[in-house]
Amino acid sequence: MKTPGGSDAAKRRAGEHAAEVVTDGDVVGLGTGSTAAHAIRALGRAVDDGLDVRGVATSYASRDLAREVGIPVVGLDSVERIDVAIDGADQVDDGLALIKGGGAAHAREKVVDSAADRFVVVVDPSKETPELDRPVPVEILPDARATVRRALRDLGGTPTLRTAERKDGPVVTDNGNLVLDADFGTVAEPRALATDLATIPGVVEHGLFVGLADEVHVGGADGVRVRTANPE
Ligand SMILES: O=C(CO)[C@H](O)[C@H](O)COP(=O)(O)O
Repeated sequence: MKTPGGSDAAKRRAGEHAAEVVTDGDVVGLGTGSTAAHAIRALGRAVDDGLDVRGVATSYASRDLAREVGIPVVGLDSVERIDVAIDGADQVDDGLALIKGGGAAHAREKVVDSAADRFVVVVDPSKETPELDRPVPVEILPDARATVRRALRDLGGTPTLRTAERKDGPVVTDNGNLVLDADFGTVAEPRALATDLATIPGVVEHGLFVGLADEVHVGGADGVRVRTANPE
């Protein structure tokens, strides 16, 4: 469930700005989505110019793009820590809590983004909101569909199975699972909801990223604004 809107120029500014934080020798987490793709392309150009990095992809899509632009890719299963992760988001609130998973890649994204010493989020201004209020993507084991649906309703959510656009039936994630988009209205307490969602049996991962983002690069009409988790 993608966020509508957002200019590609603003996304490109954010992605290219974030790519500049990467330095020689870094292991870089490569996010998924149209904004992260701009960062991956910028890193590819830097690799052409001699930057020595290894990328860890968060999806088939980001792995394929990284290979296409010449970034050496290593498997997520072969790294213990990551220097910098650059990833997009569907919403960013005032406290830098995120909703992710518009591309159904949030399970691997959370592993990569959490393992990074520095997690840089790249967005255009349409993603900024005082409070999170989009449906929260929840990746689930296929056989747990009914029980997880009931548990999400018990938490006050309205779950909808995500369906594919160019295939009949549900979206199947890169991990072979399904996605329920759970609408909780305005999420008053993201951290508490994140904990509740994580404890539902059958939930593989949910798209609330709380306390993970170190900085958010917001691309605009004529530049990039950087928001940090601990402003001075
Ligand atoms: O979480 C994601 C994929 O699972 C994406 O980062 C998120 O959907 C933002 O994508 P875009 O930059 O295309 O708006």
